Amino acid sequence: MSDTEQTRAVPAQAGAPAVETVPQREPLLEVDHVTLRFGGVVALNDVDFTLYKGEILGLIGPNGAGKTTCFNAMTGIYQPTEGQIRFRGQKISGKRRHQITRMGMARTFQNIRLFPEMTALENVQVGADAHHKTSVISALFRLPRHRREEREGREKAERLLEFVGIRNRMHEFARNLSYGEQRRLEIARALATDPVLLCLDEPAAGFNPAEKEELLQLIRQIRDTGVTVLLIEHDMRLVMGVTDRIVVLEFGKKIAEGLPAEVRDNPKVIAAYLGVPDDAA
Ligand SMILES: Nc1ncnc2c1ncn2[C@@H]1O[C@H](COP(=O)(O)OP(=O)(O)OP(=O)(O)O)[C@@H](O)[C@H]1O
Repeated sequence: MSDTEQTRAVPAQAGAPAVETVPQREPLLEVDHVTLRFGGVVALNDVDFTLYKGEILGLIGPNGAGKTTCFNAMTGIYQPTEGQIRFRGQKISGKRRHQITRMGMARTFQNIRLFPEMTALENVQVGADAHHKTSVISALFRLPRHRREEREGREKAERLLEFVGIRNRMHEFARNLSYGEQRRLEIARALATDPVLLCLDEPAAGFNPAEKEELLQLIRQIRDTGVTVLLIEHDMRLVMGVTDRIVVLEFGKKIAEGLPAEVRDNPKVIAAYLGVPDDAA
């Protein structure tokens, strides 16, 4: 039995086991009372929630709610003014970005950041390179270990391009890919670092409904491979179909957290999205 499960005694019935296994949620990322100020602007105000292993968590909210700031704090770009963030039980604060990547967190960006003059395959190989162990000497002299890692890196990159559905475009320069293909490539590159947590910042921005549906399928497939997913999105309808739980921010504060259906029916959330004052909701 894994450490994410525990047993509890249940009344014995004919033919039924005497104990039942109850899944225990294992915290992966803990946002612990985080406040983040930019001068006079309070971008995050005492935000507190936990992301559990294996789930797809949606972080939503209207424009300027603090989603990206929260994301940047989680990925080590911003330091909280107060509170702290723990990933796999360790504080994020003070860690460099590559250390956080090695701890198992990967992200994509709201504005696509690829190497435009590199092929799709090369873009993904760059991500996989983060895990290579060979030294500079070994790489310079193309020693066997380096060659093996290079071959494995390429095979892995091809598998990931296949997984996100653009293997047939692997030799194209990133700049020649369509917008949707570039978004998929970003995801493949993030997956190349073997993350346990994948953070997606508005991955469906600019997508038409059919592309959005395909993306949701891909996100589900990613979770099914064992990767936990954090999805930032400001289109509430989009996240309803794919997330297990949702955290809602408005003006830097958490205004709701729960199952998609609970969040959807929450008057505070409805008011935030419709722009209705709280007391009128
Ligand atoms: N670097 C910064 N300096 C000053 N203020 C900032 C900075 N980054 C964000 N803010 C402010 O913090 C608040 C939250 O912004 P943030 O970008 O996190 O919101 P968001 O929910 O991601 O919005 P959007 O959906 O429009 O991307 C806003 O008032 C924004 O103007």
